[in-house]
Amino acid sequence: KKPEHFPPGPTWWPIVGSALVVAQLRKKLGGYLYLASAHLAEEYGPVVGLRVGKDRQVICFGYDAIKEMLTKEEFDGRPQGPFYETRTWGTRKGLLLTDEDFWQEQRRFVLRHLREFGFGRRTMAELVEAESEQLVAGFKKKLAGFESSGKVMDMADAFGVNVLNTLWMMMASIRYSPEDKELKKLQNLLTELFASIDMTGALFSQFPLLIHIAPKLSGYKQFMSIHQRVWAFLKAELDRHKETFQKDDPRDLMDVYLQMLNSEERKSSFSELQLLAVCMDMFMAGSETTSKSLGFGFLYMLLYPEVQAKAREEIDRVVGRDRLPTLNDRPNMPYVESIVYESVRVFMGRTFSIPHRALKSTTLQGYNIPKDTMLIANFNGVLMNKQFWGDPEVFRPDRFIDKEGKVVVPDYYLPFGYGKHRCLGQTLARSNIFLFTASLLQNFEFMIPPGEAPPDTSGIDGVTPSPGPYRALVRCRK
Ligand code: HEM
Repeated sequence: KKPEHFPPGPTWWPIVGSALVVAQLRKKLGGYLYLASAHLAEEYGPVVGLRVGKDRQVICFGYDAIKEMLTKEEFDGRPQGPFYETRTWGTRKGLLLTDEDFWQEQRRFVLRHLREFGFGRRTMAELVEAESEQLVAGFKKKLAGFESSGKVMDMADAFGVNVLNTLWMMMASIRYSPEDKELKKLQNLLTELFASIDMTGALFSQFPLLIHIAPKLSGYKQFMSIHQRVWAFLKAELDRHKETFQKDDPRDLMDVYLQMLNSEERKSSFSELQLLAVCMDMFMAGSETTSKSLGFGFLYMLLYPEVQAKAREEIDRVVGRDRLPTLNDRPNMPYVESIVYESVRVFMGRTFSIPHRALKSTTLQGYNIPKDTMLIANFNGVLMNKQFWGDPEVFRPDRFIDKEGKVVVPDYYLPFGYGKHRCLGQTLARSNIFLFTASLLQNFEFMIPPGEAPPDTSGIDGVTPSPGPYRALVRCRK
């Protein structure tokens, strides 16, 4: 039964709730969940109440509702249920989908130590600069013999390996070559996983009975099989780390975590499984988000060559052509910095935040929200809102630059969230996107291959949207 004064929304039918209405809308709107939710917001208002199987869900679409949801402490829980437990050996672990004291203790520890191994200014600059050098070298290798005529390349995931490397270096001091089979395996697993679920969960999380009666159809079998392979990958690395671990000389996050596990100050939230879950969450949260922002950014830059030209003018003026850009150049490169903001906007404007949960019964925008309701922000309502941006479908980095030529980021720019659960990888993500974009534009030109149609911007839905496969004619700059 609908709780009293719950946010408005479609009828709740027995067992399925509003699931069929959402599924039908989604189908009608090309398979995009964020569009189905936008449609519901048009009909019912900026806060929509749903029931999907066992889950009571509230989807926030308006800016005020999203801000209240992300900043009110009563909403700082993360959802519970089989979906959130099976991914980490039957109990909720990790950073992404945990809450209360356990999560706070772990988030604090990881943030503090990542500063030593990558979030601190110097070490992060070294990591990202080394990786952008590799990225440029990789493109040059592929272009060997075709420097001036150029070569048509697949672009949608041209950055995945380098992004994973920056994460894996911080966590386990490992850098892979783009051809490495192990890395490709991990990358494919992450892509497979992200395509098979969405931010509101999966069929088996809303209808847990399906785990037993239809494990394959409900997605449970595939979900488990992907996770088992990710666990095995991480566990193999943890075993290697344990063999070479020296207690006074930590090399990376895995080592400081092992140090903590062996120390007398060890608190109950620390365990070997939790270490594996943290690594898994960093991959899940950090790799696809960053590389897809780059993927969308370069797709749009094929459609807007004038953005490339303007960026190159800035790069040549500030950096020149004799060395690669560095993070120290960033304060002098507002235009490329704005390309970063714009790339993340067009990517996150097609999806949701990570779900929250009401820790106690409370209100949101005046509506009653009972304890344990799941809350989800549809960023499309803000990042693609005409009232805020005027022309949200246009790729226009200038929107972030004021009259004095400085970067200004409005309060309603929220792709990394707000509040206590806000993204802890924002600095790394923005640094990666900045340097990868600047280094590639400094060295290469990207064009729609002659005779091919311009790439489609709608993307492919999943837990986060991917740019569809697209190709570019890449040429070394003269
Ligand atoms: C363009 C890239 C990225 C975007 C758009 C992004 C966005 C977000 C968003 C919207 C949240 C949820 C906030 C909330 O629930 O209130 C989040 C959380 C998180 N992100 Fe990111 N993220 C990105 C990159 C990264 C990277 C590179 C890392 C790791 C190094 C990372 C690690 C995390 C973690 C661990 C959380 C969970 C934080 C918590 O619940 O306390 N993210 N991110």
